Amino acid sequence: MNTPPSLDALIDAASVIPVLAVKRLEDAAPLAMALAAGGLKVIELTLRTDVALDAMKAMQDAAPELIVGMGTIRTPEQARASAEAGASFLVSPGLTPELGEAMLATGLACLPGVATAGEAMASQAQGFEVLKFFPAEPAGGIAYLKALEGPLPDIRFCPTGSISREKAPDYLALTNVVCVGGSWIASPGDIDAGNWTAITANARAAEAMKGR
Ligand SMILES: O=C(O)C(=O)C[C@H](O)[C@H](O)COP(=O)(O)O
Repeated sequence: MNTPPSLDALIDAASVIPVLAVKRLEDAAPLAMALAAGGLKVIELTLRTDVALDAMKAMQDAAPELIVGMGTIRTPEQARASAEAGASFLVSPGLTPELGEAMLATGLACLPGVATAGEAMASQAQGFEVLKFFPAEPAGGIAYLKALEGPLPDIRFCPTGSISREKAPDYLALTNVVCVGGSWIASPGDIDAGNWTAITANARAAEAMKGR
């Protein structure tokens, strides 16, 4: 197992983070290789499917250069199980005090989800430095993130939720955004159909947005 990255190393390696749901374990290895072939380094696998933890291991074995984190973490038990299974970082759609404690206790880099100024302040007070802004587009998108920057200039975000390939560069251009998440790089349809070449092309396009 690779050493998990620090939060700084994680956001340094990430630009667009593909948010993945793997339903069939046999898709995990070719998916990992397709994403790595496009040059992406950081991916988020969601805990939405029964095979998620096994799929994470299969992805790490198939493409050891990838930093594979676990997303859709909702309970302290899921945080602990994901860390024990070898997740390199943890992502949640929202945050409860109990979940925050469990996430911090893993020692892994964590991106807890928030959608409001109050949630962002509570997360920062609990010790989190970079927050997932979720669901980014329905919660107010770019205008909302710009409005948060005045009162909360020290909080950085990874917006995720309905962010298209076309909109991703506009999010990445915001000074309080360090990376964005999106399912468009490897959509459920492309994974189901085994469209690995298309996924590699999408990964390459996503990686090319880095530094914009
Ligand atoms: O599963 C989670 O933990 C979530 O928070 C939801 C995901 O971040 C979005 O589903 C990303 O998918 P798109 O909105 O299609 O880009």
